[in-house]
Amino acid sequence: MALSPAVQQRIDTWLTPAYDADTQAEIKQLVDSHQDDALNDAFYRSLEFGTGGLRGLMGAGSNRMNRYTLGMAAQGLSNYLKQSFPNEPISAAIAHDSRNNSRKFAELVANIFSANGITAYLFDDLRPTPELSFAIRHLGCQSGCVITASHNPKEYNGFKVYWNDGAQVVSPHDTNIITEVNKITDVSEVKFEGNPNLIHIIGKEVDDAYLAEVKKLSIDPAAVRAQHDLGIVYTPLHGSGVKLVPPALAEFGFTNVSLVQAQATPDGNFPTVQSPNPEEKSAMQLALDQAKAQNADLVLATDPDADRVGVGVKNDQGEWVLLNGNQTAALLTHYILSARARTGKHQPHDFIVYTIVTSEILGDIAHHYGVTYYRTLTGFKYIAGLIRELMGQQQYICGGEESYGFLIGDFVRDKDAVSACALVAEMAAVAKAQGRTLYEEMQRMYTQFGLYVEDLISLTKKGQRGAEEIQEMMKNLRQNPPKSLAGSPVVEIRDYQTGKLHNLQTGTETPTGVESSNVLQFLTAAGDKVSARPSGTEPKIKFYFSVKEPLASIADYEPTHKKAEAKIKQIIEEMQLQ
Ligand SMILES: O=P([O-])(O)O[C@H]1O[C@H](COP(=O)(O)O)[C@@H](O)[C@H](O)[C@H]1O
Ligand SMILES: [Mg+2]
Repeated sequence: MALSPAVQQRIDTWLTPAYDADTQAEIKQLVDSHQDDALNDAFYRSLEFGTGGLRGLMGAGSNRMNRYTLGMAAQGLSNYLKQSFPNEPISAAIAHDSRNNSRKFAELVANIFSANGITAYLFDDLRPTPELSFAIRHLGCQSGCVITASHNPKEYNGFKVYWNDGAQVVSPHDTNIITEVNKITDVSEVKFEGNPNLIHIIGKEVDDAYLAEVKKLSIDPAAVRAQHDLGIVYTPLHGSGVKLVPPALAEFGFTNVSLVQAQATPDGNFPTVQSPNPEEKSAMQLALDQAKAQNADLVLATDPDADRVGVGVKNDQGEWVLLNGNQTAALLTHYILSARARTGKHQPHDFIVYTIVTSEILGDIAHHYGVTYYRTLTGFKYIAGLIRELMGQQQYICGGEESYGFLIGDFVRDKDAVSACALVAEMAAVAKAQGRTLYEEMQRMYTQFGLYVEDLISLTKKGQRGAEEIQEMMKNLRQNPPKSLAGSPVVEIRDYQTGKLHNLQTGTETPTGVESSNVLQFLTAAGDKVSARPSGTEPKIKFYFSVKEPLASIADYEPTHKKAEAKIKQIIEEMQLQ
C-alpha cells in the first residue's frame, strides 16, 4: 500500500529531533524495511477517545500509545482544565495498573500536570481504577486519570480520564478535551518538565478511606461471620486487584481466601495468560484448577485495573463453571434489591441502571421489586453520568453491564470489581448458609424471571482495513437487516445511530432517548434480541445475542438451557457469523 501524503508528512515530523532517538529508530526501521502497512496503521490517524478513553498499541506513531501522544493528551487536558476551572486551584489524581510503561506514563502525566500548575496526587504504586474514581471525590480533585488498557493484551496501554465527580468524561468534556489536544500541533508545546512541589504521593490513607466505604456495603454481616471460612480462590491476573481485593474480603470478614500465586505478582507481560481478561475462559483456568484442587466454594478474578469481575462457581454436577457478566450482574442485582425489600430499606426513589446490550433480566428484577430502571449506551461512563444527572432526585442503588462491570453505591463512579468481589462472596456465603451454591441461586432466579441465555461473538479486525471492514459490516446490516431470527419474525429494529426505534408491525418510529451511537438491535416476536456494534476499546465488531425461555422448575433447567443455546447457534448461522 502506498502511503498518503498526510501519513508521509506525519512520519517526517516524527523523524525530527523533537522526538527521541529510540522513537526515531523504531520508525526508521519500518521505513527502511518498507513496512508500509505497519507505518500506515501507526500514523493514519491520532488515537481517539473511545468507550474507555484513549487506548492503543504501545509504540511509535500518532495512532500509538507513547510519551508523545500521551503527553499531548495530558497537555490538552491541562489546558481544558484551566479553561473549565478558571478561578480555583486545580488538582488531579493519577493511578496506574501493572502494564509495562504504566508507572513511567503515570509519572509523565504527573510532571505535565504539575508543569501546568495543576496539583498532581500520584499513587505510590499500582492501584485499581475504582480507587482512582474514589480518590477524586475524596481529595476534592477536578479531574483524574488512570494509565491502563484494562483487560486488553499486553501490547496495549491507555489513558482513562475522569471529571470532578469521579466519572469518566463524556460529552461535552470528551470532545472538548480532544479539541484542545488537536490544537497542539507541535510536541514542543507539551510541558514535560515537572514541578516537584506540586506532585504529592498518595497511598495508604486513600486505601483505608476507600476500604471503610466498601465495608459499609455489606448487607448481611452476620451471614458472613457464620460462613467466614467460605473457600475463596482469587486471582488478580497479574494486575492491581491484588492491592485491594484481599483486604476488602478480609474487611467483610472472610478468612479463607487463597490467591493464585502464579498470577499474584503484578506483571505487565501477563506471562500466564494470553489476555488478562476474566471474560476469557483460558485466563480463568489456573484459578478454576486451584479451586477444584482445594474444593473451594468460589472463584473470583479481576482484570489488570480491577474494574471487571469474573466469577466461577460449582454447578449442580459439582463441575466448575464460569458465570458471564449478565449472570453476575443479575445475581447481584437480585441479591441487593431483594435484601433491601426484605429489610425495609427500599425507598420509592431507588433506581438501577444497565446498558442496552445487557440482559433485560435486570429490568425484570427491578420491576418485580418496584425499583425504577434505566438503560444507557455501552460504557460505564454513561451509567455514572446518570448517577450525576439524577443526584438529589433519585437514589442510585446499583448498576451493571454484560462486560463484567458492576457498581454498588455511589462513592465510586466507575465499575468496581473490588466491592463487587466482596458482595459476590457475601452472596455465596448467604447461599451456603441455606445449603445452596450460587449456581442454584441463579437457577432459582431464572425460575422466577424466565431463563435468559446470552452470548457474545467478537470478530477482531485490525488496523485501518479492519476498521473499514467493520463499518462496512454495520452498513450491510442497515441495508439488509435480518427478516427473521430462529424462525421468529423481526418486529423491531433499533438504530441508535439515527436515534430511532422502528416498529415494523405498526410502522411507527420512536426516539431511542439516548445519544447517537453506532449500534443496531433486532428484536423478534419471540422476544429474542441481537445487537451489533463496533467495540470502542478494541479493533472488534461485537454481536450480542439474547434469548428468553420460560422456566417452570429447576428440573427443566438443563433442557431449556440447551434449547436456548441451540436457538442462539441457529441465529449465529443465519447471520453467517460462523
Ligand atoms: O475496558 P474497560 O474494562 O475499561 O471497560 C470499558 O469498555 C467496555 C467494553 O467496551 P467496548 O465494547 O466498546 O470495547 C465497556 O463495556 C465498559 O463499559 C467500559 O467501561
Ligand atoms: Mg478494566
